[in-house]
Amino acid sequence: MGTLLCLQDVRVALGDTTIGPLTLRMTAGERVAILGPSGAGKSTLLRLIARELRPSSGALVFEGRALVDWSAAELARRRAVLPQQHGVAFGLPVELVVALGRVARQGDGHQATIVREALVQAQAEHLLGRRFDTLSGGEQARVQLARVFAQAWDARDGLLLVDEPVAALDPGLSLSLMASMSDFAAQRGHALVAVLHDLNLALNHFDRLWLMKGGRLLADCDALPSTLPLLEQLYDTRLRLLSDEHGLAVLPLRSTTANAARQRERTRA
Ligand SMILES: Nc1ncnc2c1ncn2[C@@H]1O[C@H](COP(=O)(O)OP(=O)(O)OP(=O)(O)O)[C@@H](O)[C@H]1O
Repeated sequence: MGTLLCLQDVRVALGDTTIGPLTLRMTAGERVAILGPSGAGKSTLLRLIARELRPSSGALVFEGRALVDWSAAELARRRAVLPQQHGVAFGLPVELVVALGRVARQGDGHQATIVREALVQAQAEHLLGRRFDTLSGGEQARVQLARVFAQAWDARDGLLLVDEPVAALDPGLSLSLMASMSDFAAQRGHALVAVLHDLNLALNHFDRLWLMKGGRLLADCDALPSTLPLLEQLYDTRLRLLSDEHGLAVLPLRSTTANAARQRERTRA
């Protein structure tokens, strides 16, 4: 498969914090989960790829062209972004929030159909006609996901960038929406990059993991059970892996730092 995106020695300075250097590559249609503890730099990496942040040094190349050289309209037709916080102001109707995903498409005669189908794909069609600011957190998350679906609806081989897309959802909905996102991307050949805190979703729905810790890349590895030791190192936590015909499940057991502290106390006693 051809290269879709490259990061070459990318660094960004944010106040006193530096994220990077990051050298990464992903292929067309690949699904990558960005994992790491809070403050590790996951959203920053996603925002760099989305071109919401400019790197202090290094280069990003998207579809063989420097990311800085893409016009905003061209980029909007090739990649869609679901940020961690999505402040939509005032009382916009749900259909208008979803239609915001279509602004880069001029002369679009199918907008109403696409908006409705995108809401169906995000399991949010029952919210048509509601005001966005009256929705619950989980309902707002689904409408925002529908906006991303609407934006990428008729594109092919593009890129979806989503930051904690199912964080506000109950376990059943979070699983089915993750599957829906995965199917949507696969049907259109879109690559998917998601910031996640849920290891089970990462291991069951993604091809590859970018593990971020302290602003740096700890590892770039396949999403396989064999990554467990790296995941334990990432979160300083012992993990147990369960596996059956339905997939993999990871259970956090105990912080390794807490273990070490407890052992030191026992030795002193
Ligand atoms: N504009 C900014 N100015 C100063 N520091 C920033 C800025 N944006 C992010 N940071 C810092 O950079 C680090 C990485 O932030 P980032 O949001 O990428 O973390 P994260 O891994 O996504 O965390 P979380 O899982 O908590 O969302 C954090 O320490 C954060 O406080």
